[in-house]
Amino acid sequence: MACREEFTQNLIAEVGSLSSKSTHDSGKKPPAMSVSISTSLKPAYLPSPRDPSMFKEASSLARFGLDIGGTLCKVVYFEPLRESGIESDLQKLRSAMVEVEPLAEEGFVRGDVKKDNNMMENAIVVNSGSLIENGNSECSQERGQGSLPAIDSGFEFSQGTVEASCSKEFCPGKEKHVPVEMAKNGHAYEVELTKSIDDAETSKSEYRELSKKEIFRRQFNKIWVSNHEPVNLPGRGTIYFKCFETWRMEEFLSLTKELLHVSKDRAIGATGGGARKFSDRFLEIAGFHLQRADELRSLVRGIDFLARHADQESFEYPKGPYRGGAIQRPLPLTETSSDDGSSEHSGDEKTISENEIRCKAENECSPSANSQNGGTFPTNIKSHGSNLEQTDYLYQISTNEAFYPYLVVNIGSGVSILRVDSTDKFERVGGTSLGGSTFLGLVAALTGCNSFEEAMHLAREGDSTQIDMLVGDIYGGDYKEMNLASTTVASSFGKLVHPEKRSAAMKTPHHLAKAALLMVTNNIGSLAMLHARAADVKHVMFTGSFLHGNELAMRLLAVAMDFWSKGNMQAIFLRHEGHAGAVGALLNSLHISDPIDCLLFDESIPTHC
Ligand SMILES: Nc1ncnc2c1ncn2[C@@H]1O[C@H](COP(=O)(O)OP(=O)(O)OP(=O)(O)O)[C@@H](O)[C@H]1O
Ligand SMILES: CC(C)(CO)[C@@H](O)C(=O)NCCC(=O)O
Repeated sequence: MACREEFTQNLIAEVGSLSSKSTHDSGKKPPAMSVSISTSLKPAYLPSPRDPSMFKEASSLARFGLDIGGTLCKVVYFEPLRESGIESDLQKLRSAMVEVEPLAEEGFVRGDVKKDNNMMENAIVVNSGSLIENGNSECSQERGQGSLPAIDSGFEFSQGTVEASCSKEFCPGKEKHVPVEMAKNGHAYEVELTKSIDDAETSKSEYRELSKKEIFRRQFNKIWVSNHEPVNLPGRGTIYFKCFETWRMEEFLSLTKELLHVSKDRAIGATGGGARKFSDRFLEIAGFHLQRADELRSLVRGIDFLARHADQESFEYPKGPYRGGAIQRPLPLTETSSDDGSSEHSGDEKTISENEIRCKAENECSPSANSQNGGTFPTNIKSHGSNLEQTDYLYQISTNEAFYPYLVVNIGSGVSILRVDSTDKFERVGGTSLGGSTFLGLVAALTGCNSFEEAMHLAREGDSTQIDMLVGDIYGGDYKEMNLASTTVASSFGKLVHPEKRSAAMKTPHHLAKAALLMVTNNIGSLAMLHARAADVKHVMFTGSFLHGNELAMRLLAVAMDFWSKGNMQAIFLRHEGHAGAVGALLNSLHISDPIDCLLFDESIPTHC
């Protein structure tokens, strides 16, 4: 798995190489990122190893896609595969890194950076946008445990110069200096810094400049928040996935300006509302254009690409004997509940006893149910862990023709619901403002938690029945005539109308978080079901970063779809749940009419690629 350090280095190195290339090549035709396929119907965006000239042209190009949403900015980065005899600048730098590794392992540069991403936290305090020295004029780090290179004065970022200090103890006898030009990108910087440890000729001012780069680079590393595995595209390269909180956009742009010198004739593929909102700021601050694409079109394109080409990208939860098992089922059908025989809950479901209700990968399913739109939705499933590897079922879906039409329910800040008829034909059929940021905003306001991870952590431990008003709270038992079990949620957060229960609840943040999670998820599940019926689809693809590490929500949605469709509908999820839009933006920026087939370009693929 690529760590955040590595991702940033790739990013810096690749754009850095872009920058230097474009400077040297000024006046020449810009290379493949802006090459149109009208001149070549070959897969310029993911070059075939069988076409060395194309690979050469494309290999030094950065390939980024941004999806700038209301809450998160998703970034994807494609790194082409190394080809014999044709090396990208990035790969050359990588090779150089390998050569200097022994030095690094002695604990001075590269090894330190890899071992401790947070090392700067110990040396620098970020204060109102400026970096200042932490403590007096001495580094508090030990060599080999994340020490900064030896320098002898304080940090001063806000003044436009950065200086660092270190005690003699950690400055082994002499200052080490690196020429400024060597800091053009992250890899070059580290390689050359390592190499130049004995270069006593370099001036102090150059050294200061270098330190500034390093500080920017490490700050840049800290803004990423997600943790997604890269996708390997055999024979082509690797896609990396990262994201940061959109409210940090100005910081991102400032750091980008310092670190990524993208020339003005460049554009990076971007989508999401922020691609429009921040368009001018990208140009003003970072100095490059955004090549905008519609967010939902990008989403559909990205889903299609990932589901087809990323190994084990899409998955569903189990059916079979567990059908309905993770759901708190409504009352067992009796004569009273279905006088006219018209109830949906008939047939084999009758035969499933409470004891048979199990969650295969969960230790416990607590009984509770929620009735919405004529259906009872699952509630209060306890999840033990958010790692998808712990899920029961993971398999590859081939998005072939039989898969269409399908519904996309994208749970971002808000929720968009689309009916997709083919790769490039879709319609937004609905949406709701009760989405991922409703959950996060409410939980943050109610509990004081500071991040999505914290909110999820709380929710996993909570019991929503302490917060929600259940049918049993109103009826004193089941509402048999309408087939509503006493454990059905009658009103989310309804118990808080009672002053004492409210004040007790405010001391149980985990119960509040769980209730918020169920409220939002069940509402989305309910809408998804209605739209799936109206659109007459069998497959419902749930995407969006709300589902990141959110097994609880995914299970709720999966079981709800399965149960209420009597097994006729399938809830499907993506491992890179929130990044499909960014992948779509990346593909869009490459001007390829049919990137999916082109990806697989070889002799067996028809000539239109
Ligand atoms: N590290 C995180 N920080 C903040 N929110 C997160 C994080 N991880 C997951 N989330 C969840 O993901 C949601 C945002 O999802 P996503 O990135 O798909 O939407 P968006 O693109 O920002 O929003 P929109 O598409 O509506 O503009 C948040 O509201 C939150 O519920
Ligand atoms: C506004 C968007 C499309 C931005 O991604 C999304 O947040 C959304 O679909 N919100 C829900 C809007 C609605 O109520 O339909």
